[in-house]
Amino acid sequence: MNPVEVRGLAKSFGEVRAVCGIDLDVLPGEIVGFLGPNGAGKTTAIRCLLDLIRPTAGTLRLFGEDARRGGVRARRRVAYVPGELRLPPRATAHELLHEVARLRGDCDPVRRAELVGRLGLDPHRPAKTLSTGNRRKVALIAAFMTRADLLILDEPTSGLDPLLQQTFRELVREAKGRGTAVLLSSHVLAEVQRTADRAVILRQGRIIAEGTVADLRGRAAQRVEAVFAGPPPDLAAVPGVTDLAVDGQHVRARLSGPPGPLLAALARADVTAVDIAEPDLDDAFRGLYDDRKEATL
Ligand SMILES: Nc1ncnc2c1ncn2[C@@H]1O[C@H](COP(=O)(O)OP(=O)(O)OP(=O)(O)O)[C@@H](O)[C@H]1O
Repeated sequence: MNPVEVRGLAKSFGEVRAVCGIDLDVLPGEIVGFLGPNGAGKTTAIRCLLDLIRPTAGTLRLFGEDARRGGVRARRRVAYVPGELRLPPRATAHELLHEVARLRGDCDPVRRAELVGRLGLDPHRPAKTLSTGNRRKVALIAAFMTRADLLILDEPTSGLDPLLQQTFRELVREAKGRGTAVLLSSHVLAEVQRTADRAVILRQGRIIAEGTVADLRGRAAQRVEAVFAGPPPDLAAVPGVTDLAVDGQHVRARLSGPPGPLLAALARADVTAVDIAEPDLDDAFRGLYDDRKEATL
């Protein structure tokens, strides 16, 4: 039974088609990055999966159970960190975590204390006095202290400094090591690139690309820079070269597909330096993230 199995999910809010028929699977021990620009429909899909809102169409299953009819049983195996946190203002982090542990019954107090230490949280301050990042820490500790088989994390690192983002990535990898599945929603490509096995890219409610992080990076255009001893050759007609920019003897471009034709063109010219950068997910989806452009993947 897969932790997540979604088929044909659609959700409209009146005229607004937030999610337009998506399929989504998360397997045991798999980290799936759920990516997309603001308003792409990530949170809506997650809220449907957790039965917080009702889908317009589609079937949603958690561990083989219908997310609505069998949802209560299935959700015992899920820990969820929402993107927008509302914590009871007067309760301290310690009290909140204690209450979550009591309600769930699958939390280890030693593990909780370890996480409080690793994330550097002062557990004795009331929630209303905590900064955004510290509130996020409370929610992350509440999720990671459970023995959930599926973590659903919506924009989990917003408000965390780079060091804590690193700790977060370690926690996700450790969870995966224990066989926990993770659905990690984010609009930060670098975060997904560093943690996820697979990424699903949503735009305007539709999946526009999905695959392993390595696959998706492989499809990206590489950034190329070259410096010539004299006037640069015209590279505009070289197959695979786009976004050409010439500044004196310095040329910048993007390269898709095999590098042979460009390397041949460079070798014929008086080139003094060449740099071809390994593409990252950011390169892969630069175009896709721009709602004004047509998707090309
Ligand atoms: N309750 C609602 N009523 C009306 N429209 C909504 C509601 N919730 C979401 N939407 C709309 O649905 C679309 C998808 O929003 P959603 O919050 O799911 O996107 P998202 O990918 O999670 O974005 P973000 O990264 O900004 O959180 C947006 O156009 C949003 O305005």
